[in-house]
Amino acid sequence: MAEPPVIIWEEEVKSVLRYMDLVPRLEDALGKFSRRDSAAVLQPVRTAVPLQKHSGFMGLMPTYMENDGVLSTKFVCYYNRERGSTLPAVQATVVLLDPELGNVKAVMGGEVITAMRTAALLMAPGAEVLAILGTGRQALSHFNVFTEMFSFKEVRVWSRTKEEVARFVRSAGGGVRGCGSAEEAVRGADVIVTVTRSTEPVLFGQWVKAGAHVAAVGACRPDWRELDDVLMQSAVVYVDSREGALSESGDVILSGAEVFAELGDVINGTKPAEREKTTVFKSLGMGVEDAVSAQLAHPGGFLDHRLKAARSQSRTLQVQHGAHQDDRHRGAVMSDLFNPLQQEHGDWISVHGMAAAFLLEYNAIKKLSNKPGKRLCGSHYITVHFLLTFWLGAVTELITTLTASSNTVFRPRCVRAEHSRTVLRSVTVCSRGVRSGVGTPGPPGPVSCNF
Ligand SMILES: NC(=O)C1=CN([C@@H]2O[C@H](COP(=O)(O)OP(=O)(O)OC[C@H]3O[C@@H](n4cnc5c(N)ncnc54)[C@H](O)[C@@H]3O)[C@@H](O)[C@H]2O)C=CC1
Ligand SMILES: O=C(O)C1=NCCCC1
Repeated sequence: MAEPPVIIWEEEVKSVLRYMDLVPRLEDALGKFSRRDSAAVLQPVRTAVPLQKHSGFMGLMPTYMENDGVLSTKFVCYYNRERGSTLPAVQATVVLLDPELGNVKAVMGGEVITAMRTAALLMAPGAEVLAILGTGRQALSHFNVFTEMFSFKEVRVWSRTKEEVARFVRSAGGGVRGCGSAEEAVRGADVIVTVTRSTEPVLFGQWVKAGAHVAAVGACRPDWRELDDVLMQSAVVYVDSREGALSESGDVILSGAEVFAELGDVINGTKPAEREKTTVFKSLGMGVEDAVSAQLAHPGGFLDHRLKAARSQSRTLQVQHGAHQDDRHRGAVMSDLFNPLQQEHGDWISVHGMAAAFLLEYNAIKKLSNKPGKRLCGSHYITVHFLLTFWLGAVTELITTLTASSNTVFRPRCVRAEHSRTVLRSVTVCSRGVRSGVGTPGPPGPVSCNF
């Protein structure tokens, strides 16, 4: 009999998923997808069921990763809300199934997954001015990732109303300039993120600086636009999925622009990142991104320890429910700070670390004991034993773990451990004086960051 499905609430997903775990998996998944190896990733183009009465659609995003034993689907409902509505535009649920039995293993909130996996795909090393068009949920997750990853000299934001812009500037905690027009925001910007619900172009090629990178996240239907023809036809266009873009993206279809490459092609090294040219990454979102995110966060997954911790703290979280979101975010950053190494085979690493420590201790004690008149016994022995075991143990375990998680020939094949760079990242965030709103520390490195 199959186990009943586990429900993982949005708050739990939020406290479990971190960019440092997500980014390498997204990179891997995108690379696999673009190789079109059906045993690696099977992902049909999203099916969209119109919800005409409610100005929306339900997207079904199934994915099967046979080699990895991952079967999932995301249900995502998108609504073009009335101006001033406080209801979310996107509601999502990810379902993980057992590929052999077909039963549902887990049902999890899909909004944090959607926000994180979308924002994680967009990078821009060396850029100085970031412009964001739109001030909703995706705008915030993109702002968080970009500003945690890169040292922008200036961040500008524009949206349809002054109130929305003011709210975003407040929630970003300063360091962001609100703009009165889209043109004002994007003129001279190195990176432009379009995250609106517009169905008409909001970004025009004539405003865009040559060599800029545009991350176009909205306009996910074949007759919707965010970018104009001039931009689409003059830029080098990257997409997440060619089939997806050619059936869903109004910006691609209606402009007749040529798709140069998928992000996965760049990751695989089969297509270059044309850094000197004006580039557009047209993002539509892929089921495989949700699949690897859900696989990470589900019980028994790589982050099971965090899920358990989140569940045991859920009572405390409920008590803190009224606390400001940023406070909880800082808490998440701090706990990551004190847990700087991610290990999947921690026991293996510990055994080797401790063995090395005992070997060193044995030699040290032997040396000390061999000195005339310095035989160790009683409390001296205990002191030396404690000091050596504790410090040597800690140091050697650290070295062993760092070696195990390094991408060098010293990394044992059976170990999957990863560095966290959160210590450094937190320092960077603080020194820039930019505060994050979404409860997720920044990514360790770029997925597609070759732009
Ligand atoms: N590529 C992907 O993987 C994903 C794409 N999306 C897309 O990202 C976009 C933003 O999503 P959310 O941030 O969740 O929505 P949201 O509703 O939270 O924010 C939308 C923003 O767009 C602005 N806006 C709405 N209509 C506009 C118009 N006609 N002109 C200019 N601005 C307008 C709103 O004022 C708001 O600032 C949507 O188009 C959504 O479909 C969302 C999730 C994943
Ligand atoms: O990939 C997703 O998830 C979405 N893409 C387009 C808009 C709705 C959500």
